[in-house]
Amino acid sequence: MNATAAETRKFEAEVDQVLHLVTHSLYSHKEIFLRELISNASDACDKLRFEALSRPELVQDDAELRIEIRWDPEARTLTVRDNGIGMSRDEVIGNIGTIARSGTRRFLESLTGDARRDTQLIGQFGVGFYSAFIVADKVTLTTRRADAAPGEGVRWESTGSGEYTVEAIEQPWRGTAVTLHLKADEGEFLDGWKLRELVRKYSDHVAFPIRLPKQKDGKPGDELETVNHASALWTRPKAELKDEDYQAFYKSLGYGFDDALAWTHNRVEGSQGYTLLLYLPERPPFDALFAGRDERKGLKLYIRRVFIMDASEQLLPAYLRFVRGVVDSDDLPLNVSRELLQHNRLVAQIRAACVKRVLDLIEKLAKDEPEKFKTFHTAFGNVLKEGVAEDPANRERIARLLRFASTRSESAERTVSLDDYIARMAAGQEAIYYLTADTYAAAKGSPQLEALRAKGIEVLLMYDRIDEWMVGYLDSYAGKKLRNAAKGELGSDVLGADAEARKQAEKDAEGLLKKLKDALGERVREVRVSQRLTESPACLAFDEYDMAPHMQRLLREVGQAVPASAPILEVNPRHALLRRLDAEADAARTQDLALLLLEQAQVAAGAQLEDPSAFVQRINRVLLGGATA
Ligand SMILES: Nc1ncnc2c1ncn2[C@@H]1O[C@H](COP(=O)(O)OP(=O)(O)OP(=O)(O)O)[C@@H](O)[C@H]1O
Repeated sequence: MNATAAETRKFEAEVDQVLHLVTHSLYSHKEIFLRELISNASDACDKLRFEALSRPELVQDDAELRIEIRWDPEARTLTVRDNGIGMSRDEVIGNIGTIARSGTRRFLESLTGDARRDTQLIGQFGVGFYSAFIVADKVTLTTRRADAAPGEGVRWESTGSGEYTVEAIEQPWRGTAVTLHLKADEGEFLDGWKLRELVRKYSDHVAFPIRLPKQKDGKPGDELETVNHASALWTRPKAELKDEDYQAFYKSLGYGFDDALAWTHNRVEGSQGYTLLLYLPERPPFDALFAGRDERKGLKLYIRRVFIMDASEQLLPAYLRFVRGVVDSDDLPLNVSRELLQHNRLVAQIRAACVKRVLDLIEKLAKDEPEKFKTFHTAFGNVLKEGVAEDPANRERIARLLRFASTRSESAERTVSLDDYIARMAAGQEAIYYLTADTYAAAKGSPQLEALRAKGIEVLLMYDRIDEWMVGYLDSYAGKKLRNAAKGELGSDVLGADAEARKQAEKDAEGLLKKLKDALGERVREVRVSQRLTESPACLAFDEYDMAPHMQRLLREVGQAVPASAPILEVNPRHALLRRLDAEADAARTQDLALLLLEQAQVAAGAQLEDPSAFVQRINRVLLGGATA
């Protein structure tokens, strides 16, 4: 390349916004710029080491991958340099001048005026290169790709305000140097001790040596020394590592400022050897954790210390997609491809080990650290529930980790485990009863629970969207059946032994049921005497394979075709309304009352009324005391 003149280009509008946000909201965290630049340098070394596996000539002249930090008190500059992969001109423009990541727009849209929240969001988003502008009023980057000739260097420079320049330069060495021209009041970063401290604090675990000149009389000397530990953290013995080390490494994985909630670190020897270092985050990342089953990220695969790729999808099932960390295998081939990972026996073993270790870790939290477990469950309980359906081999273990609201706990908080429930089941109780609904209030107040409540039988109240689907896969737990309180017939544990009296009550109500059925016609599949009700006049009931009405509504809302099926109406003949209906001679009034019974049962069950305005008119007629008002 022989273009010599510097070309001035404009940042994308979004870069401008990000730059502005980063420099303004992160000032209180300004020292992170060094961590971010070192992290980019380390990534660049990782990438080159990987490429050099198949093209060893790339590193032949300079085999030791490393990072150097130099400062110049006179020029007031600080430079972070690596001999990693480097960038071509197009890559510089593409990576530094634009924001390629698709999450950026969503990120920008999700920002609010609240500065604290913004800081956390930006932290999660990963500020990267632009953090240099927190402390610098000008940044110069020079680079050359590992596979390019010395004449193909690139120089990029910007003051961070709308524009940057790029030009071709001669660069004798490969890799990238980022030079910060420090702002007037950022002199503290021109001190060897300060820089050393920051490297140790934030980047000790970086697997490549980070070297700084020894300081002499307040000035950088000629001799360099390595200041970080320079070995992959997960390869170090557990006994040598402190919580701070694990937390610092977690942050270096690029998920922002939050601490990890918990972690598990294991070395496995045997038919194959590997190391796992797996973390549970404190909370979901701002972006697509829940939408993003298909774009999972967060678990890095290394093979013999060489970073290969993010292999979250291959090494973790979707329901554990919140796990972050590192897997380092001794035995996988270095040239492994994504396709190969899908069908590899060793990978399948590692994946099973990841699942086991993560479930062990969550179980340990549940047992020993209730506060942390609560944090975990609040953040990821609903993701974990997917495992009940997706991982039959671990179904029971996963179910044991779930927590629900219950008629016993009298609060919407999800605190009751299936084991808690079983421990206090009444003698003779046949099943674990639960009810699914749209909201806690709808579940708690559901007429379908009345008989169970009257009997003192606890019911788990499930009101998360995923619950109905999840319990569909949880037929039983610890040998006890799970039973939806709104479905099928209730057992003798609820009804008591007096079958004769029940038969008689049904017989006595035959005329009333027929009257109702005639009035409601096709709107109902069946009208029957309810065993569930003690106080309310009516409720809906379902057969084993019917979908709960709130789910039908949700699915319709997202555009799915749900076959319409008429519900079963259950009534309480002892209720005054039913008695009134029984005695009602006027056909129009009978019709109104019957429809209102059905409609109130539908509303209580979270169903959508077919014709809300007709319902309102009906109510008004009845309130005014006549069917023809
Ligand atoms: N020292 C470097 N050597 C080679 N490429 C680099 C270097 N620094 C930055 N880059 C390139 O520029 C891109 C953008 O860097 P930036 O730090 O803004 O984001 P990131 O590293 O991709 O993500 P994040 O920092 O949020 O984890 C990088 O993905 C990389 O391709």
